[in-house]
Amino acid sequence: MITTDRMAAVDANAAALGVPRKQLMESSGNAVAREVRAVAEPGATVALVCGRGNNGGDALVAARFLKGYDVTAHLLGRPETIRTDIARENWDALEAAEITAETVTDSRDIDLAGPDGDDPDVIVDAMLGSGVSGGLREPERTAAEAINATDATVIAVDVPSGIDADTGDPTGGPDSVRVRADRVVTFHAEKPGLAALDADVTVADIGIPAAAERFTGPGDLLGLDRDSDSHKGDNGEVLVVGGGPYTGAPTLSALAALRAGADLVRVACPERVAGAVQGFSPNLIVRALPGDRVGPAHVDRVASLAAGNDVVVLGPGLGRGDGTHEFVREFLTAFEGRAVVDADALRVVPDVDTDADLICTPHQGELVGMGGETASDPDARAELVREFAAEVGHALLVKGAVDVISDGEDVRLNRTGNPGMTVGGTGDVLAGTVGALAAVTDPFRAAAAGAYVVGRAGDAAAEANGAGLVATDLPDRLPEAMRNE
Ligand SMILES: NC(=O)C1=CN([C@@H]2O[C@H](COP(=O)(O)OP(=O)(O)OC[C@H]3O[C@@H](n4cnc5c(N)ncnc54)[C@H](O)[C@@H]3O)[C@@H](O)[C@H]2O)[C@@H](O)CC1
Ligand SMILES: [K+]
Repeated sequence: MITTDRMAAVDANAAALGVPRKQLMESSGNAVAREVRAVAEPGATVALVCGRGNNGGDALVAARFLKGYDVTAHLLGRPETIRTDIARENWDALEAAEITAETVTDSRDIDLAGPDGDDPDVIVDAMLGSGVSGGLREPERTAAEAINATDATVIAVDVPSGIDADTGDPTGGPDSVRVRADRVVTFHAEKPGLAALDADVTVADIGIPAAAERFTGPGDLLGLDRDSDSHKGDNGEVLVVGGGPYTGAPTLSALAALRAGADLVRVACPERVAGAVQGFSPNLIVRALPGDRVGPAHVDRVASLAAGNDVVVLGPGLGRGDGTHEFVREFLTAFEGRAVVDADALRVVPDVDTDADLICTPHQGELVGMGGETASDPDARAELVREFAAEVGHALLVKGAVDVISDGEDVRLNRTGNPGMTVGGTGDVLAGTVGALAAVTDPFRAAAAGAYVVGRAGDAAAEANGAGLVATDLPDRLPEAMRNE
């Protein structure tokens, strides 16, 4: 099963792997033609009803694969208004090949009957697919009624026009007009909304590589951009809790959270290091905790600070010690929000009974310290991480040459990054980045996207600085790394 959003992500990842959408459209059109051949013999009349998006483009490709059939393509709109280059190129190819094609600009002119006035044997509904929003407008609406009024076998491309692929509901409300298809050819994977329809569904493999789903890619960044009309706070407020023996770690996490898009980042750290943290950047809001280590005495204060933030990043530079572990245990026991847990705080997680939504970011040694297992084969490691995430009930991002991300169900691998990133502090950058992303999306996506962009920032830093890469190079490179291209 794949949702519309995830399909768009996988499509973008496929393009980044060298399989662009036009190539997928060719496979989709071929699959539609195969479906036509499955229901009608050569010589049958086939009407392709094409919208001006890529759903229509799929049918324009299908026309070329239907030699021997009496094919007419009906384009709903003028060719100049076709919305994508790849669909337009396929329209041009159809015209150049002299395949019968008509354009319909006025819904009153829709006429699907063949020259003899009979209904076509097959109608391919390629008006709208995953790009539909709201109820069908004209001329699609009248065309849908015309399609439903025939006794042709109706094959829908990807999803019947006017149906939401995620829910199966008509896009314009319960009684709104939509195509009633006999069959659906859907691409790559089954869609959640199709099962409830009264239609035979075929899933066509259109050549999207498995790696486009398995590995993170630019598609994993879709939907994470800031809304253009957002207000301060809408893009996330993050509290970093750390520092004590170390000042750099919480600072790196906080700077990364800011660069990854959080609006406000606060750092709760022992007063001994508060001045040093603040000294790094006037963009940080520092909340000093009495003493030189974070300990059980600070639980209430940190809990009340945490309540005003979307995400807590717990661990950077906390150090280890009985008091620290006790603090983490007590804090997490009462906490019900979302937190990224890193470094010395990790070890406590498996023993804590908490309602919090955690993203744990161990490297492999820390994973073992938590009670998890690791393996050298990436696939075996991925499965072990998935099982351990299910066992602890939290999302895991296990760092390595290939990072493994799992929420106990889904697994994603991340290949960005380079050996130069084994320097100290890159993990703190990752924790802060994931913290910022977890304020705007779910833990699994935040972890996957975070691993991807920090690795990309590291790759850019390595290109500029070679073996001299240091963790402070990374935060400033995050905005560029977060562009989804
Ligand atoms: N990986 C993928 O996602 C692939 C997608 N492909 C095809 O591409 C389709 C999605 O293409 P698009 O994103 O271009 O979207 P559509 O072709 O579904 O819709 C395109 C346009 O229709 C218009 N529209 C939206 N709602 C409308 C309404 N209610 N009434 C009238 N017009 C409306 C909008 O202007 C929108 O831009 C898929 O369904 C599938 O058929 C395939 O070509 C190959 C791979
Ligand atoms: K369709």
